[in-house]
Amino acid sequence: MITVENLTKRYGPHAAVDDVSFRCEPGTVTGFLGPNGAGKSTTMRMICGLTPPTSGSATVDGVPYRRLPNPGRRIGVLLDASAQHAGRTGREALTVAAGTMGVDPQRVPTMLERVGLGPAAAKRRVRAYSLGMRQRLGLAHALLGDPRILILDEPANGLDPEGIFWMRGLLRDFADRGGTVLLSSHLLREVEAVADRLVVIGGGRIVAQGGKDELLAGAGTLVRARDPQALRGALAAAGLSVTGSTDGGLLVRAEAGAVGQAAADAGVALTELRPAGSGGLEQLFLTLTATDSNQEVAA
Ligand SMILES: Nc1ncnc2c1ncn2[C@@H]1O[C@H](COP(=O)(O)OP(=O)(O)OP(=O)(O)O)[C@@H](O)[C@H]1O
Repeated sequence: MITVENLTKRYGPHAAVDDVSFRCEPGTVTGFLGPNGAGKSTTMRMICGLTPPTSGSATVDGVPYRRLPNPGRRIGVLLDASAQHAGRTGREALTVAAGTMGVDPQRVPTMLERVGLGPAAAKRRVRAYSLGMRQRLGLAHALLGDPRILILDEPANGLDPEGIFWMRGLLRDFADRGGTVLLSSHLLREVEAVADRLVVIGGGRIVAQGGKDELLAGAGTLVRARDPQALRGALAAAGLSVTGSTDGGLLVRAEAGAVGQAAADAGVALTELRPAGSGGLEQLFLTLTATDSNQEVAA
């Protein structure tokens, strides 16, 4: 279990992370979503004891990361795949890590195979690895101590579509066996495909969190009319707020019934009316982040 309570990080007057609280439970994948600069990496670095918080706390199974006796056996961390020793081979890098963690070095080849780095790749120096290979090695490192918790910052960066598919399967399996996963991404579809829960952050603050299905169901209504201006007028007259737009359709923060009624009252003919959740996480994400920064998207 990861518990984050009222975590705040200020750099001068700027709050990179502002009063953030959430929990990641065993058996679940939590998607940590947000645009560039939202505060995802800073939050993860605070959980892992790499950045001291200005205020608030983060614990792993009830203990601050820095007080865990052998953290690699409890929690696997992949924050920056590029930050690996470039002069070592993949196998050497993992063997050193195994020594530090007190893990049987026999586990090293097994882990390399598990992440798709075969014997030839294992013998190459990390400096010759592609970003995708570094991500795979970073994941092997995170899994090496057989932890029950994983924290991964943008692990799909550099992976090809097959690699992303493979990683999703690995994380799903890890969680289905009772593990806890916190996974950050700005690539919405990636998280939508694997997460059970979502924590959405924008401008350092949490703008939404909850079960993925529940959040998608609450994403509002998508409505389209031949005359979009008349539709906007009808919605405004009914006090319904437009939170986004897509291909001429409007996203409205209200139930479909209320939106249809507003259009009918104003005599506006609709060409489409449906829950926006089926439009996927992307629309939800855009809506939430746009709302957070008070930038209403114009049609
Ligand atoms: N060491 C630092 N000094 C000053 N500002 C920082 C520092 N680290 C992060 N920030 C600022 O904090 C904010 C959050 O950055 P962070 O890297 O946590 O975002 P992110 O959500 O991980 O973004 P990305 O997806 O681009 O990695 C940004 O405005 C960033 O410029």
